[in-house]
Amino acid sequence: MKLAILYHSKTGNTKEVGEIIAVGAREVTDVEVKCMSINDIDYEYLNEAKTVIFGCPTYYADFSWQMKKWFDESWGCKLGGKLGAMFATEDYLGGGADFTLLTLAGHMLVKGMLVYSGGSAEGQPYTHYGVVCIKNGDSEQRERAKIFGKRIALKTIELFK
Ligand SMILES: Cc1cc2nc3c(=O)[nH]c(=O)nc-3n(C[C@H](O)[C@H](O)[C@H](O)COP(=O)(O)O)c2cc1C
Repeated sequence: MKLAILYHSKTGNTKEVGEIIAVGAREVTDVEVKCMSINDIDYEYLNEAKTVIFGCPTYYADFSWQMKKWFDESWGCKLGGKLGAMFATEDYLGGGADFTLLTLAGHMLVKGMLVYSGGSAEGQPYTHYGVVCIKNGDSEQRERAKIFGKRIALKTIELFK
């Protein structure tokens, strides 16, 4: 079962966090994972994926314009009915990453995705709207990102197998 991670990253933090999420997701048997920049997407893989996890940096307490542009232009991409989850990076605590996650969620809902974060339902560590890392994350944030990847992969199996 295919899981895609799609990120926008200019200076590498969000890419790195996406790759950590991928490590966690790959721990789940029967889940194949591809982590891709929005500038280099394997669209065949993306269309076949059951799950897409989106990630981007926080720009002025919102999601990056590059990610917005991708959503605005992604008409040919089949996102409806797929499971979706989000992650974001920011430079400092309170920099607006929660808003980045919620804006991402809004766009995913418009595309008809089933948006899931694990929230507090999966216990500790809590991932209320998704994963947030300050830059590329300290060890605790990176561990949370890995666990998040595994949880989303397990949910993929639960929903689609
Ligand atoms: C135009 C711009 C606006 C930014 N605005 C914020 C912000 O509002 N809050 C914040 O915490 N970080 C802000 N940042 C920092 C980035 O969110 C942060 O460095 C992020 O991890 C960069 O991701 P990347 O390395 O994947 O490109 C901004 C960076 C840029 C370039």
